[in-house]
Amino acid sequence: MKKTIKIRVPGTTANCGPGFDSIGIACTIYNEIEFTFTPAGPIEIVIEGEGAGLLPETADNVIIKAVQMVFDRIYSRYPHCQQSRWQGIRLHMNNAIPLSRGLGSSAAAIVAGLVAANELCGNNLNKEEILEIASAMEGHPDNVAPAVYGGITVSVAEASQVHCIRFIPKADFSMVVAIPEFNLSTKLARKVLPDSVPFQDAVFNIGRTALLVSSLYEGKLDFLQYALIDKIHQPYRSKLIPGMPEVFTAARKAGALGAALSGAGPCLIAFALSDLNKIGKAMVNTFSQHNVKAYYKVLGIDQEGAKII
Ligand SMILES: Nc1ncnc2c1ncn2[C@@H]1O[C@H](COP(=O)(O)OP(=O)(O)O)[C@@H](O)[C@H]1O
Ligand SMILES: N[C@@H](CCOP(=O)(O)O)C(=O)O
Repeated sequence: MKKTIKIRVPGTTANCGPGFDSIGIACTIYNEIEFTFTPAGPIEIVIEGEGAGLLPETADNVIIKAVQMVFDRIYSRYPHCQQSRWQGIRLHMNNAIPLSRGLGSSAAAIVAGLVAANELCGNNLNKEEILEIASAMEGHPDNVAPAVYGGITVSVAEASQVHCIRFIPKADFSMVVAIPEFNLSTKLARKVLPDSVPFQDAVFNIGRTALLVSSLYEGKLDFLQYALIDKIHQPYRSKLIPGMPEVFTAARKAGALGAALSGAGPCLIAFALSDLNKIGKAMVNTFSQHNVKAYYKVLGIDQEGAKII
């Protein structure tokens, strides 16, 4: 007996400037993963696209770890199910989300494993539980929440709970992502952050985060020019991404509403209504003036989140 489940999961852009560890947007860039579960057998992993030849093809792969998390949660709740535990797992990935660039590849992997295993086990866990496990695995909720729900999410983790509100903005916009051809692990990009920030910087971010959420929600996108500015993580990460402030300026000059670091970087993301290719080219050119090879993609907001296909 075997069971096959295919899932599509979006990449995400987190923080969006001031909303550090809280705000996230699901983007129209996807990994597709086919899971084949058998009661007995080895773990087999085939990877096409991003991460091929780089990601672990063993039980160390975070997708397998996520599957095991769901099995453990369900079997601790229903011990009589233990006998039917699925041992053989084959993954066939087709990945479009680049690794360690700030587009939530790890969140996508975690959420894919959790949602697929939950589907296999009859959807015993609801989306809130999936989000809680995902947030604990990822260490912060801002990428995993939009990967689960789609749209824009505002999330706060408190002990083992995640409080999350998801919405679709009243006005649509596009996101132009400049993707440098170098990796920056989120772990490293968190190491450069300080233990504390000046009170005035905290106040600066609180106001802008509130303005960001309300301007996105209401579709009052002119406010983004003020609302995307951050003082508590981007300035510290700037040294890891040559040309970051200049790329932001180039994006705005080319017509963007505003720009920010995508997640922990190194991707930089501009929010825009028009001039999308002009903005992308300006960002890539400015990166190249700082000896960073980059390309760009124009993305929209994914509204569905992780989805069985
Ligand atoms: N498709 C995938 N399958 C398994 N693990 C993945 C996958 N994508 C990413 N990961 C894991 O996530 C790590 C990258 O995470 P991270 O540094 O947080 O960057 P990102 O901003 O892309 O999430 C990879 O080194 C790998 O361990
Ligand atoms: N809030 C996190 C977001 C990391 O996003 P990623 O896509 O770079 O993994 C942070 O800024 O560290």
